Amino acid sequence: MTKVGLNLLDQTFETLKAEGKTALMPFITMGDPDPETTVEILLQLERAGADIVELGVPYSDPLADGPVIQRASERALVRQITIPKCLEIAQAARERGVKLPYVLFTYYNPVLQLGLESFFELVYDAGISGLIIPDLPYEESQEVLRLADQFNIKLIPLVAPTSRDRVARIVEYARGFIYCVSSVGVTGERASFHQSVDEFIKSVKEQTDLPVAVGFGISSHEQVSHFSEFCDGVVVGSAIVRKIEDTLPLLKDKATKEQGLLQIHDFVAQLKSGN
Ligand SMILES: O=P(O)(O)OC[C@@H](O)[C@@H](O)c1c[nH]c2ccccc12
Repeated sequence: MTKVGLNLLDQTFETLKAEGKTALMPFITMGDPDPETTVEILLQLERAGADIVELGVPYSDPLADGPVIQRASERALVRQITIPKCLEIAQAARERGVKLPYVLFTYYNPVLQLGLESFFELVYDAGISGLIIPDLPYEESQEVLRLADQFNIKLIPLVAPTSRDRVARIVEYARGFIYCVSSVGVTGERASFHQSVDEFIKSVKEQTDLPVAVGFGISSHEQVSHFSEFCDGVVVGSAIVRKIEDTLPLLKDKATKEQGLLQIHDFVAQLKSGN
C-alpha cells in the first residue's frame, strides 16, 4: 500500500524557498560518541539554525568518507550502532522536541543486511523523510526507488562534476533534492573549491525543478554564504563531526557536557550566520 501524505523534507524546502532562504544541512554520525549524546547534539543543531539533518549510519567500510567521518564511524561502531539503533535515536530526538526533517544516510550493505522491505518499514515508522545511499548500484536503484516511493521516502541522488553526462538521467529519477558533490574524492574539509563547481551546480539547477544542495568540503561561514547565493541547501559534515570529536573530552564528563554541547551549537550557528 502506497503511503500518501505530505513529506516534511519537501515542505521544508518549499517554506525556505518562499522565504528566499537556503537550508543548512548538517551531517552527523549517529551514536558518536554515544546514543544519548547524539540526541543532545540533534537538539543543539536545531537550536543553532539547522534546517534539515543527515543522519549518518556508521559503517565499517565507508569508501567515500575521509578520516574525520571514518573515525566517527569507528567510535559509533564500538557501540554497535545499527540502522535500527540509529532510528531509535532519531525517534528519541523527536520525543525531545526535534522537528528537523531527517535524511537517513547509509551505505547499501547495511540496508541489504536488513532486507529492502524490512528496511523501508523501519525507516517509514521512524518518520524519516529522505534517504541517501551513496554506493547504490544504478542497476538496483529502480527497486529501491519503487519501495522508497511506496513509503513516501525521498530517494536523493548524488551527482558529481565527473558525472555531467549522466545528470539528465539521474535527475529524471530524483526525489527530494539533488545532492551536488562539490569535489571528487572523499568527504573532508576543503580550503577552496575549483571555480567550475559553481557552473556545474548551476547546470544541474537548469535540468530540474527539485531543490539542489551542495556538499563535500564546506567548513566555514564564508563557504556556506557563497554557495547559499545559488543553492537551495548546503551540507556540512566533516567540519561538524570534527567539532564533535574535538569536544569529546568535555562531552564525556557530566560536569562539562553542557559546555561541550554549547561549543557544537556555537560552531554550527556561526556557519549559518557568521557571527
Ligand atoms: O564531510 P563533508 O566534506 O562536509 O561532506 C558532507 C558529507 O559529510 C556527507 O554528506 C556525507 C557523509 N558521507 C558521505 C559519503 C558520500 C557522500 C556524502 C557523504
